[in-house]
Amino acid sequence: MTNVSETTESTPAVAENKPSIIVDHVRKDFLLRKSHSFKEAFIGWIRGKEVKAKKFQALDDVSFIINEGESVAIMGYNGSGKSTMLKLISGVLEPDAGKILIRGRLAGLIEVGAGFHPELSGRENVYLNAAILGMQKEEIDKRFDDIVAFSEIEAFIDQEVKHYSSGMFMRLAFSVAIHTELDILLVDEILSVGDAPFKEKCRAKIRELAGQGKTMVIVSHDQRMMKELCDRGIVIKKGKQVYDGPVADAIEVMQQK
Ligand SMILES: Nc1ncnc2c1ncn2[C@@H]1O[C@H](COP(=O)(O)OP(=O)(O)OP(=O)(O)O)[C@@H](O)[C@H]1O
Repeated sequence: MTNVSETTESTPAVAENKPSIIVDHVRKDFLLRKSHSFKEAFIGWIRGKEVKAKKFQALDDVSFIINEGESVAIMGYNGSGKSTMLKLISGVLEPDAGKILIRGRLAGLIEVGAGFHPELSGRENVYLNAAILGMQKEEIDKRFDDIVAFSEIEAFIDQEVKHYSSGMFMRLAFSVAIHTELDILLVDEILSVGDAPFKEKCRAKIRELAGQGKTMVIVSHDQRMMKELCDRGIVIKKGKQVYDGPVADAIEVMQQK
């Protein structure tokens, strides 16, 4: 990933809008493996044949610019490539073609709990994850109580997270991410996991962060939430970007066959 500041000179049209995220002609391929029995694989290996895999284009020539302070929903049906897009923006995946440019500190609520170590306690995981997200120990010490209070799992904070329910996991991961110093927040379906009161609390927090001028990219199937939190929607169908514009229109486009 490249820092935007190195490249804005070559993109004068967007310079005055202060882009946070530039996605420039991005393609992402995955390999679809054919399943082989151990015997088939062994015979193939003896004969010197490669195990064949078909290439599958999960994202095909996707381009957009998200400016500082914008809240954008990425929408599409199952398997359209939304999460892949977020993983590319977050740097978890690398594009096979094109460029992704990011300006600012980025926190991702993607694959929640992925950075959590099951054998460590909630407390230890808060420190571990906050450090991964770029916080210094003193900073984490200062925010620790707020992080735990937001998650509402005070009584279990010294328990190993392998004993947490998926909701408890998600609460703590969400809480750590939103208490870091961030400019860009990526949110992938996280709000569909929590119970109703926690969901509302998360929505309020996201609204608050948007109000502070943070850049948001949200992947969700919840139309109400997308309308409420985002002004703009980008629709992806089978890996191709088919619409970029006002969120209400994007929802209509998504629903068209
Ligand atoms: N690591 C991977 N290896 C192979 N294929 C993958 C991988 N990750 C995603 N895919 C494929 O890429 C396509 C897009 O997946 P992605 O998770 O981005 O979809 P999505 O739009 O987020 O779907 P959903 O709404 O179901 O979460 C799917 O066909 C999926 O099977």
